[in-house]
Amino acid sequence: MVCQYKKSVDWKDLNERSFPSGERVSLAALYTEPVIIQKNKKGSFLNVSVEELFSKSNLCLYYPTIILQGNPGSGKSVIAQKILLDWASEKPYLEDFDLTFCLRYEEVKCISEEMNLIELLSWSCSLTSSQISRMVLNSVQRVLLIIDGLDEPDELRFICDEFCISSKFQRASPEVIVCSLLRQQILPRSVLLITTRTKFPHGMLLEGQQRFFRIVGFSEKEVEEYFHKFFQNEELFRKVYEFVRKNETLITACSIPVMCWIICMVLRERFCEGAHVTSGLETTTSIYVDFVSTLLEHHCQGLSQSVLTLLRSLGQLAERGMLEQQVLFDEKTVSETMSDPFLCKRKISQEMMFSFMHHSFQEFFTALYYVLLDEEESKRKVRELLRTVEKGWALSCWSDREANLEISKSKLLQPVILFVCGLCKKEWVSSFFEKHNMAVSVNVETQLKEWLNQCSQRYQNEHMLFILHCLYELHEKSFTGKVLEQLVSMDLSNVQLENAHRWMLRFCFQNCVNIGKLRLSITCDDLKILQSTPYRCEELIHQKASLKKRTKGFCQEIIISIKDEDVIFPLKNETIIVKSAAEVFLQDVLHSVSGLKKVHLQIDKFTGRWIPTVLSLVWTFPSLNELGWRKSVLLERDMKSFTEEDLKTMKKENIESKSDAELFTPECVQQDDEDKHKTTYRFVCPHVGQFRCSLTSLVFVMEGEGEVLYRVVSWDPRLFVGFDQKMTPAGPLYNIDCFNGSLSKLHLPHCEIFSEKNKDSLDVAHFTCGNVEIMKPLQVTETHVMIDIKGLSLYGLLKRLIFPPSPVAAQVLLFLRPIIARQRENVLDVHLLPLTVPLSEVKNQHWENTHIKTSSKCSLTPGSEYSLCCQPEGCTTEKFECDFGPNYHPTFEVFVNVETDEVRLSLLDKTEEKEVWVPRRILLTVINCLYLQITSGKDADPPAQKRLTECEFVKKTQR
Ligand SMILES: Nc1ncnc2c1ncn2[C@@H]1O[C@H](COP(=O)(O)OP(=O)(O)OP(=O)(O)O)[C@@H](O)[C@H]1O
Repeated sequence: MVCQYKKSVDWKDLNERSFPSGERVSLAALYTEPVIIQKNKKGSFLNVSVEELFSKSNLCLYYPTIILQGNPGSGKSVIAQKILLDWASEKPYLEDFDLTFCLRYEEVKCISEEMNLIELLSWSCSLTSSQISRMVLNSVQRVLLIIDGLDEPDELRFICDEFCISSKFQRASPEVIVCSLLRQQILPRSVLLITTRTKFPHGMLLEGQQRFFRIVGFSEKEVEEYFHKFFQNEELFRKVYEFVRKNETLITACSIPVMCWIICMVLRERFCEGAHVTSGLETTTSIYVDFVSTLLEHHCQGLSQSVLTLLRSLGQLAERGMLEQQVLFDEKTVSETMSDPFLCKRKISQEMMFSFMHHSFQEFFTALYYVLLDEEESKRKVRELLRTVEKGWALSCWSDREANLEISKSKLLQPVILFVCGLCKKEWVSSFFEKHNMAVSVNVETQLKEWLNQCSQRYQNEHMLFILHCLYELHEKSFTGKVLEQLVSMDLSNVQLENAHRWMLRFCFQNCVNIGKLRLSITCDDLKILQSTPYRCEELIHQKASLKKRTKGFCQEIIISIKDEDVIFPLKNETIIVKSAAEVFLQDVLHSVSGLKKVHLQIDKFTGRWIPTVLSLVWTFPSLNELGWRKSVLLERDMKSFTEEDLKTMKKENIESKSDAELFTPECVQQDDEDKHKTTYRFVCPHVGQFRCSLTSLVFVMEGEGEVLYRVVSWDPRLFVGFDQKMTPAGPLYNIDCFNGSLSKLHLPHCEIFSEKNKDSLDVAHFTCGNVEIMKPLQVTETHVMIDIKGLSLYGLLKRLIFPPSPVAAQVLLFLRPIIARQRENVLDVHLLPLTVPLSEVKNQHWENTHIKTSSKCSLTPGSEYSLCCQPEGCTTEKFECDFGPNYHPTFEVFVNVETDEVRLSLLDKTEEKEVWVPRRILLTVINCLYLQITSGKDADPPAQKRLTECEFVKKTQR
């Protein structure tokens, strides 16, 4: 029986679902082993072969559950089938297994009736239930069970929580059977191999040990091998491969196996016909458009309907499937004309089912359908699409079943947005549309751009990579620049960059003159691709250099910090490997930095080994005038190894030209007893110029030396009586005094987010001796309102209330209250405040609390309701009032059990159900230190004592 089963296993099934019928090449002939990696304990990655997935655990002769994760189209199903085939052809690495089955989860989900495990296995292969029953009943049999495409394990979690079965003969829905297999409640001795798209497979609630692998796709070597197999003719292969190798985008796209196949199909037609090789194969969408166009040209001759009708019906089918999370369609839903070449047939349990060649085509056809509808309908569908995706994002910190459904729907639909973006890039898709007399609705482009603009502000970290990807597909330089320019910071350090990301990032950064702060996690190879990018960003590039040698995994963390034109490049160990990373760094990054002035090499000890590096820096950068390591500039005694000439270059004068306001931090003077937690700021101005206060953002334009004293005072509502228009404070009210000098202009910071409508809504109120003067600003910039100073006293911004409230730039500030003995809960105060309220003010007033640093910026609408959601504690709702002090009361109080080290906080706009401050992890460990002191008092051991003295909060209490 087993022999008969082994003989029945082949590529046929997978072939049929991956290629249009009549295709000349098959998967068997094309199979190329992809790159698979495993993270080792030191955090570096090792390449492993398919065979090595099955190496036994060191400690016992036992296989843990194997989890193979990979992006869509990376070849997970192909590997699953390959393993089944290897077992059937009795490859030694699988000889421990008497039986192997492969359950494809997308097919399992289609079964509506209840069955038992034996029936389910029989359904997936050529054996009958009674044959399987006889084999599996024999308990000495070792079974390898592959579950392919468990992409949304969270779905299963809810099923697992409710049902599970414990016998292989018990009937249940197939999903329940899969859950019970994962939990090893049935077939506990079997070994599981699970393939999944999800990066967080922990949701599968697996039992026992697990080992994680990631399928990366093809490296350049495998792409070449694949092309060789595809274009069997040597001459044709050389021609096509050369063309692809020179085209950076195409060769990068080929690292995803499914794209490799599509590109080969497209190029085969072009090169075989000797036709002009298409330019514009730049974005994923343009490659898909070309592919569909090729199929239409070569496989759809003599259509009985127009191409537009065909594409619309395919699109409608694709869309329905996307919304109902369905990838298999029965014969009734698929009309004859639609089927070939766009859909593939597969027989599932006696029934003929259809699917798109790959899920990505279903996403593409959905997008195509949206842009081919008439204007109104198209607008409505795209609006709904964007809303659904954003709703999923907003719910991402919820964990109930309903939220989970929304989240997975949102994840599934995201790629459709990318394709819609790509279809808006008219230059590249126009010939296809023109040829078939079709047009993309203009509205769609405007709609998408508005959405991307908003989202880039709202989701600066979590969904930024997706937004950048959308910008890449849109491929419009000026729009990309505009969107990114408004970004204050972007944190992509959690993202492990893949090939496709690098080109996308390069395109985005090349078109953005100035990104405020950027955090990235990159390798040496990334540096080459990102090229000119790093010097454009002000803050941090986080580089992980890894050696790809298999035997010697190595990962050294290097931090390069780039601010203005200063580069800080710390190296932890002075090893050869690090030096080679340093060389790569020098070659690839510093060369792209023009006018480099300072370099700090953060090396532990400066020895002669560093001299060549230092000299090469000095020679390469004539503009360099400071070179140092750690915090000190090169010391004379260390310089004796340099020639006079070198020293001269190194000691060049530092000429700095500064046109912007000089930043200063004022002295904070506590006020008298009554108001002792209110601060007066003192600035002693050294010379004529513009000076910006780092705490309040006020800018003083000074005519010469002098002393400026200023503080925040309260707005008195009576002051507004008698105004002909309704006015409201739009910033803190400052009492400003200047002694022994002259202050000629004042720039007050504002928090308005301007639109065409509210552009002129700001005025400045000047209060003196009980009188109010309303002053028209000299100029209003994105951040400040400038006025001429007449006399000193109280100045504050006012806003005319002509329009309904619009969002203002705001901040979320977090403070932990001190904990007292036996208290079982921490109290976290959350303040929602306009961005112009100085943090120093709030800190001073709540001096007894510990400020928890987090990225605090967001935009909030005065008068609107917001829900603060704290995981695991729950949500509360409050109204956001534009409070400009000087008294600041917390908007929310969150009570958290002292045992909890970390919470996840997010802020949701109650009316629009949108996240305005995406979830952040908040660590409560400072307070835990204090808790230790209270419970164990003086008995705390020395390390604990040390931690306690370091704890900022404890210092305050001691004081
Ligand atoms: N190792 C491989 N050798 C040759 N071709 C491959 C290989 N892996 C994938 N392909 C090509 O890519 C296509 C998609 O692969 P596959 O269906 O295995 O991806 P997947 O990771 O399971 O994707 P998804 O998560 O979207 O289901 C295949 O139909 C095949 O054409």
